[in-house]
Amino acid sequence: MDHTIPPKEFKWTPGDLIKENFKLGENGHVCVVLNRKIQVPSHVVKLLWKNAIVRCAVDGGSNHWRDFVISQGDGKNTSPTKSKGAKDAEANTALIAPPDVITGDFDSITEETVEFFKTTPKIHTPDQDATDFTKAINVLLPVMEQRKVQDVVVFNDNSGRLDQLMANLNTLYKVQKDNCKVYLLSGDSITWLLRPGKHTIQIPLDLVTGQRWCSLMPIGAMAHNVTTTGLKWNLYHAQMEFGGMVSTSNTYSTEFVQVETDANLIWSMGAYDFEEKIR
Ligand SMILES: Cc1ncc(C[n+]2csc(CCOP(=O)(O)OP(=O)(O)O)c2C)c(N)n1
Ligand SMILES: O=c1ccn([C@@H]2O[C@H](COP(=O)(O)O)[C@@H](O)[C@H]2O)c(=O)[nH]1
Repeated sequence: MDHTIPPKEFKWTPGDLIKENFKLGENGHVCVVLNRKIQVPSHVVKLLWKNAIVRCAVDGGSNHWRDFVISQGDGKNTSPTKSKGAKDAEANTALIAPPDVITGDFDSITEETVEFFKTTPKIHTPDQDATDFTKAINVLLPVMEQRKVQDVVVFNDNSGRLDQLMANLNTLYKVQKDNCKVYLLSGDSITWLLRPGKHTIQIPLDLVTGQRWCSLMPIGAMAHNVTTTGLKWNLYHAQMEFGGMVSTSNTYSTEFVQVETDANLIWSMGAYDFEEKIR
């Protein structure tokens, strides 16, 4: 008799984040803004933000959210006594919801931003043994559990500090559990953690035909047994580790990619259409 426990199965539809519903999960998603300039296409940001059930800006992320709101100015407010920036800010504050909460150790939020979001509750998370991002997720988790929300959409960017980038990936590992899926959205990519199990990722067709890049990275520990289908360069019961096999610059052979892994892997894929612009 075969006593092997079948692998956990996970299904992923990144198209929901990029171009289709801009809504995740049965009970919706939460949005988090980190301390980097927002490079995700603005229509994607606005729709994901609008559809979020909770919106959180993390410390300096609130400065970037303020900049984003102002940059979306449509000049609807025509008061002659105010500067264009102030008018746009007012118009967009009405159009784009402010964060529901701002968290952090507050070493980066500016006084101007505090004033701009003066009605938004601020939760101080002073612990210096965890990043503001990890602490923000920990603030959000009880609300997510209560509202049966599993998905967290994070506006970050892969530019900036390498240590913060690594810490952001570490947060994906730290908060992994069945009822929490965290996606990092940057200027041209989406990144999340594949836990041990069998994953089916439905790739938007234009990314398949456009042969956009994707990658599987064994960060932190070796994976002893990784098998994939649907990629151009597949793995078969392969061992992956830093210093050995790391699957970068891969791409798709079909719409459905399957990854079966015995250890955590970071999946990152190109998204959006403006790779040329930021090259
Ligand atoms: C071994 C160890 N190394 C480094 C730190 C320092 N440290 C880790 S997380 C953290 C908070 C970082 O805060 P965050 O707001 O995420 O980033 P910041 O922009 O303030 O650097 C600090 C200070 C520590 N507590 N322990
Ligand atoms: O270069 C960076 C800097 C920061 N982050 C993320 O933003 C939060 C908040 O940062 P603060 O500097 O405290 O405002 C931080 O925890 C990181 O997750 C980043 O990704 N890249």
